[in-house]
Amino acid sequence: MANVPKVKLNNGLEMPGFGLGTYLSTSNEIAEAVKYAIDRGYRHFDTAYFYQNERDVGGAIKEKISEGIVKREDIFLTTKLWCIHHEPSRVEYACRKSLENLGLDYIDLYLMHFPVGFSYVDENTLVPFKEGTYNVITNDVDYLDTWKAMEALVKKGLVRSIGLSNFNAEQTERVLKNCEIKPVTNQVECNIELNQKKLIEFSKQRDVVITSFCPLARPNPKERKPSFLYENPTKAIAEKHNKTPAQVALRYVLQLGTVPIPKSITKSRIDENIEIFDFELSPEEMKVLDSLETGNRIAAFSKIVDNDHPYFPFKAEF
Ligand SMILES: NC(=O)C1=CN([C@@H]2O[C@H](COP(=O)(O)OP(=O)(O)OC[C@H]3O[C@@H](n4cnc5c(N)ncnc54)[C@H](OP(=O)(O)O)[C@@H]3O)[C@@H](O)[C@H]2O)C=CC1
Ligand SMILES: O=C1CO[C@H](CO)[C@@H](O)[C@@H]1O
Repeated sequence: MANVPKVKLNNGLEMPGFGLGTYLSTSNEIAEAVKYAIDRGYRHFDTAYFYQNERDVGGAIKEKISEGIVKREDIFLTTKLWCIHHEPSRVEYACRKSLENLGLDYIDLYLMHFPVGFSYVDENTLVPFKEGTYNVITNDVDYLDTWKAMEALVKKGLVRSIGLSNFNAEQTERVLKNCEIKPVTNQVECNIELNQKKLIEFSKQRDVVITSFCPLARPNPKERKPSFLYENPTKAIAEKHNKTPAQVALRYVLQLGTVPIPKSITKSRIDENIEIFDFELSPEEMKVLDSLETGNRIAAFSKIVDNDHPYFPFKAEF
C-alpha cells in the first residue's frame, strides 16, 4: 500500500498529501469508490455541496468507520461552501447542511468554492441563470465577509480548517491581510497544461498549500485529450520509470509542491493513481514537462460567470 506523506498546514494540523476527487459521480458508484479507496490506503477525500454527493461520500466513510477499518480521525474530509451561500448569514446554515448530508460531526477542511457569490433563489437552484441565457446571476457579496463567517465555523468547532478555492494571488493576499484565521490551502486547477508555477511560488511564500484539482485535465479518451496522457514526451518518461502517463502527470504536480486530488470511480485507476510515491522525476524531466504548458483551463466558471465581475479570479495573470 502506498505510503502517502502528510503535509503540514499553517494552523499546525496535517493533511494527507494526496486525495480522491469525487466530482461528477453520485450515489452508489462514488460510495463504492470511496470505500474501495479507503481499503487501498486513501485517507483524504474531496467533495462539495455543489457535487450533490456529500451523502454518498460521508455514508461510505461512516461505513468504513463502523467496520473498524478506520477511525474518524484517520480521515481528512474536504467539502466546500457553494456560491449561493456567500451571504454571511447563510454560511453557518450551509455548513450545517453539509454536515447533515455527510452525517459527520465535523469537517476537516471547508473551502470557499469560488470568490464570486451567486444569487440565492432556493436550495435546489445551485446555478441561477438569467432567463434564456447561460449567464449566472451573481451578487456583490465581498468574499472577505464570507471569510469572516467561515472563521466563526472554526471557533464553533464545526470545521477544523478553512481555505480557498479558485482564488488568484491578489485575492489570496487580500484574505491573508484581513483575516483572523489564515486559509490553509487554495484549491486550484493544476496539471501539466496549466502548471500554476507563479501561484504555487506565491502561495509557498505565504505558507498556503496549493491543492491541485483536475490534475489529469479530466481526460477525454475518445478525443485522446489531454495529449500528455497519450503522447510523448510523457509516454516516454512513463516508460522509463515503468509507470503510466497518468502517474507521471500526478507525480509532476506533486513535485511542483502541490497536493493532487484525482477523481476516479474505477478500481484499477484508484490503485494506479496513488502509486506515485515510489519514483521521482529528474529535474530534466520536470523541465520537459514544464514545456507542455498551454494555459488551457477546464473548470468552466469563465464561461458562465461575467468575466468583468470585480471578484472574477481568472483575468489576472495568476
Ligand atoms: N474546487 C473546484 O472548483 C474544483 C474541484 N475539483 C475537485 O478535483 C477533483 C479532480 O478533478 P476532476 O475534475 O475530477 O478531474 P481529473 O483530472 O481528476 O479527471 C477525472 C477523470 O479522469 C479519469 N481518470 C482517473 N484516473 C485516470 C487514469 N489513471 N487514467 C485515465 N483516466 C483516469 C476519471 O475516470 P473514472 O472516474 O471513470 O475512472 C475521470 O473521468 C474533482 O473530482 C473534485 O473533487 C474539480 C474541479 C473544480
Ligand atoms: O468543483 C467544480 C467541478 O468543476 C466544475 C467545472 O467543470 C466547477 O464548476 C466546479 O467548481
